[in-house]
Amino acid sequence: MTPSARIAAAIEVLDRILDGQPAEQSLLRWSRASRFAGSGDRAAVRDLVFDALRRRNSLAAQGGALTGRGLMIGALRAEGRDPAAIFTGQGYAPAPLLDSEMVSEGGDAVDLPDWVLPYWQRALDERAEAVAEAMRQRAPVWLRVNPLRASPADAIAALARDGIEVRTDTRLPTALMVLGNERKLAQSRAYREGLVELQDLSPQLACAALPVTPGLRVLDYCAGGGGKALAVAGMADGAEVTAHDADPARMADLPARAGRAGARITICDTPAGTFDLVITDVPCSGSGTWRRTPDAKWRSTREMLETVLKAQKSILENASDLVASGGSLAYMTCSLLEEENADQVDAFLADAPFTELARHRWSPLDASDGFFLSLMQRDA
Ligand SMILES: C[S@@+](CC[C@H](N)C(=O)[O-])C[C@H]1O[C@@H](n2cnc3c(N)ncnc32)[C@H](O)[C@@H]1O
Repeated sequence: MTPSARIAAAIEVLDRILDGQPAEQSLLRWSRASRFAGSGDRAAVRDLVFDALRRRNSLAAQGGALTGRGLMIGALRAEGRDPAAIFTGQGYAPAPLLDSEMVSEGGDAVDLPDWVLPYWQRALDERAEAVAEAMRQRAPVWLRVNPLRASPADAIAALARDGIEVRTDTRLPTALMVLGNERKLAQSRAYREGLVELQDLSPQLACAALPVTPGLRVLDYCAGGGGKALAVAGMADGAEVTAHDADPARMADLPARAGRAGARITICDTPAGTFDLVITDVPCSGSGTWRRTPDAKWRSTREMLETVLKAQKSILENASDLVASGGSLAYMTCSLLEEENADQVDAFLADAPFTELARHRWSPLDASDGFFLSLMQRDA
């Protein structure tokens, strides 16, 4: 008998014992009905059964049920073996594990999906647990003061008049953290008249790290709702900002947002020619923003990660063709995972005529959302 078949036999015997039959009688009944079992098999099944009975309750706890299957699943786990390798349903092996018989590989303890744990650990190392803990908390609301409409002092005063208290951040005068009355924001004068925009601190820090000067030709290649395009348009009067997205419907609100902000942004379906700065705020796992979108955290899968990795690679390659000689390419994600961040950039730089000027990573431990920026320059 194979090891799996012996375990299947032990399950059958244990189920009878749990139904009230004495152990010896139950083993005898099984061996009489199993003429194919040699003396070695009979001894092995007997050991499995008695070992399981000695540790019945702890194994049942590890196996998830006080049944023959539960005890054998628990026994394998107690030995540090993966029950799925034995419970295959092949030949005489027990039927494959049910979802209810699976246990978390550790993700439950930190409220992360199991699939992400190795990626999370690799990216964050000794900060892995602290960042996972941060992802269990409610995210703060950050505002970006729009310099085209107001100074930070004016924006703070306008917000205060509507009962919204904020605090400033030493790293960026235009970043304000809302301390209370967030629900009043949408109706506040400061928001309705474009003095402030909703934008997390980390992407604000990323945009502030971009080399934006008056007259610069900027392309936001993955513009979506336009958060980065609007931030850049506010950084230097006269920067010529063009917004593009593979799904133009995602930019539907951008003209109204730009109007409110007093920003000039050109929307373009097929960007051509070259730009001084191309921003690729690529689709990603969103793992850096999971405290804002906890539903996305639980929906995420390894397959989804594989899909976005492919998209990121092709976006980076295609967008880089639009960077002028000596111009800049900014690669951004709201992910914490190295596969989407450093690995993508390193793979790109291995072949492309670009040099990396700066690389930044932000997490809730040092800023707000998890965010990544690589700023590269096309070789002249
Ligand atoms: C992270 S979101 C951008 C968020 C946006 N920059 C903002 O600040 O609001 C990524 C965007 O990339 C777009 N996208 C996906 N594939 C693309 C591609 N191949 N080329 C250009 N944009 C793409 C998506 O439609 C999505 O709007």
